[in-house]
Amino acid sequence: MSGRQRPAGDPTLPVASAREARRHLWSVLRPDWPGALLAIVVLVVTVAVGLVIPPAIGRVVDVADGQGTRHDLAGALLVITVATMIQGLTASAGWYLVVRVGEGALAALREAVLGHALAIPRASVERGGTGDLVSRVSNDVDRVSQALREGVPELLWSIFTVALTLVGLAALDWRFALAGLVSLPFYAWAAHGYTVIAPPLYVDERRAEGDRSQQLLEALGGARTIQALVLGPRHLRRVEAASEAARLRSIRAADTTAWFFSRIHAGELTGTATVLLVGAALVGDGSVSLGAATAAALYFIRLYDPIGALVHLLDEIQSATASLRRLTGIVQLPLDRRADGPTPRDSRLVLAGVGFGYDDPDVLHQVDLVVEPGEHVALVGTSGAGKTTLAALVAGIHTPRAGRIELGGTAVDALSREQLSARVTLVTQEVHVFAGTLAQDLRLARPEASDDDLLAALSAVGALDWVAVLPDGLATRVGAGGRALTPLQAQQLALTRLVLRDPDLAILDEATAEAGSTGARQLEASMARVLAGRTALLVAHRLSTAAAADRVVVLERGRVVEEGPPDVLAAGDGPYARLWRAWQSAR
Ligand SMILES: Nc1ncnc2c1ncn2[C@@H]1O[C@H](COP(=O)(O)OP(=O)(O)OP(=O)(O)O)[C@@H](O)[C@H]1O
Repeated sequence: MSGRQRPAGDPTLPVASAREARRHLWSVLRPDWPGALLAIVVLVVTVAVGLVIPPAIGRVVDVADGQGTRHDLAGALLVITVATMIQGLTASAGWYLVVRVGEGALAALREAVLGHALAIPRASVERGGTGDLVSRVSNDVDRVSQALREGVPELLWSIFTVALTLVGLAALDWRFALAGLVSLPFYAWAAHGYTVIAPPLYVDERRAEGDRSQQLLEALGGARTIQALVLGPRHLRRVEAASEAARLRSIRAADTTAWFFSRIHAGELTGTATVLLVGAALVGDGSVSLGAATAAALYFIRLYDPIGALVHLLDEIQSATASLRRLTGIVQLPLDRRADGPTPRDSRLVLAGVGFGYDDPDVLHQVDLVVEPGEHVALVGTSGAGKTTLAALVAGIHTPRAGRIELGGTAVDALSREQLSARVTLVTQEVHVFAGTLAQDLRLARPEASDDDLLAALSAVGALDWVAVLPDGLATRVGAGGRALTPLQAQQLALTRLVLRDPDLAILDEATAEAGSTGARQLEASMARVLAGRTALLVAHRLSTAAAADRVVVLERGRVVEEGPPDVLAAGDGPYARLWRAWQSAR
């Protein structure tokens, strides 16, 4: 992709070029182009109708000046009244239409970005930084939303008003338009300030604010450690210093912005004075009437708001364009799922010559492994041997650097995300409980499940006992802001989701560390029930889990060093027997 900026070795996620960002914006606006066109037409009509008001006021002035009849006065007042009413109606209709088109585009943009953010290869996210991705889907989406909701309608209105009002001035007398243009250098000066001088100040200000938040978060997040080590006063000083730096940067940015305002005011003053002087001269030599000179002055005053808004919006539009480029960068990231393979025949899992590394060097080397349908295979090995990495590869989270992984004869990376998630479920050590009711959390796995299905699945993992005594049963709120669940309960929920999902292949990264030994035994029982009749790959941290499997595969520094039935291996003298004995004596 030509314009994408991503220097070699740069770990951040890509940023699209301004042209690609515009093309992407157009692609989300295009479906509703008739709506966009209608909105623009209505806005132009609104501005054009407003243009008849200053000349009508001018006619009133002429009548007062003795140059017109009562009839002229009544006509002028009628024009002012009708134009004001029409303008009120078209302005609200135009605003509504622009916002409707903008909201549609925004929804499409948000969907595209979020859909992509969830589907891009985890490796790209890890390389680019989760923080960067989170900042894009939150801050950048917010900034573009703000621009589409408020900035773009205001920008369009300002452009049309300035352009048509200049036409109106020229229609009165071309010299009025020329007089108005005298203010241009002041506006250009202000625009320069907003586009060139202000951005680095804002960046500086945001960085200082970020630093202040970081210091605050650290102080609050580490409150216990800070109290324990009596670090309070030192932390407080750090927060104060960061706060002071942020305050000074904010004042500097506000001061500078105030300066730009003064340039805009200078433009308004100079322009109005010149139009009035030219008006006086033209009235003096009889080229125009007093009413026309009044209309010219009113036209120019009407420009104050839109020109001020235009200069100010330059800043907002620039910032939104930068955000849009960052969002388009995400949408352009290639997805690793091709969905071009045949449907898997069964749940037979084959790994042949698999190699993988996060960075250099590889952490898995030449892994060969076959799991037959219905078989339970446990991966064991010391910490860092590569068990979790292997599980993530089979689940399609990472793509192997070498070798192939097949499910039922089809390469795993040739399955679409939907196909893969219907057939393979990974339960990791860190289980996330989604905020919402218990039923909503479980229905993420199977949206159409009835309450009875949910209860049956909970019963299958042995979780019905504690769910039955919850005050609101399945309607109990869990996750952030809801009822806190124990690690064992959270794991059981993940297993319940697995039962509801009903995959051919279950991959379980056993999380027994946090559950305590009673919890671990209960989890083992839950797992045994859930896995009956399924093909399973288990990352076994507790060797009792490995002992219950059909086969054990021992990994050491990313290589398979031994495999076989657990009882046979335990009776021998290989790596598994050594691990087994060490584990037995530690119990
Ligand atoms: N996201 C990552 N980025 C870089 N290196 C990683 C990442 N995750 C794991 N590694 C490295 O890959 C190697 C294998 O780690 P892995 O977590 O797969 O081992 P494990 O056998 O599952 O260990 P444990 O039993 O402690 O979970 C280790 O050297 C680890 O430091």
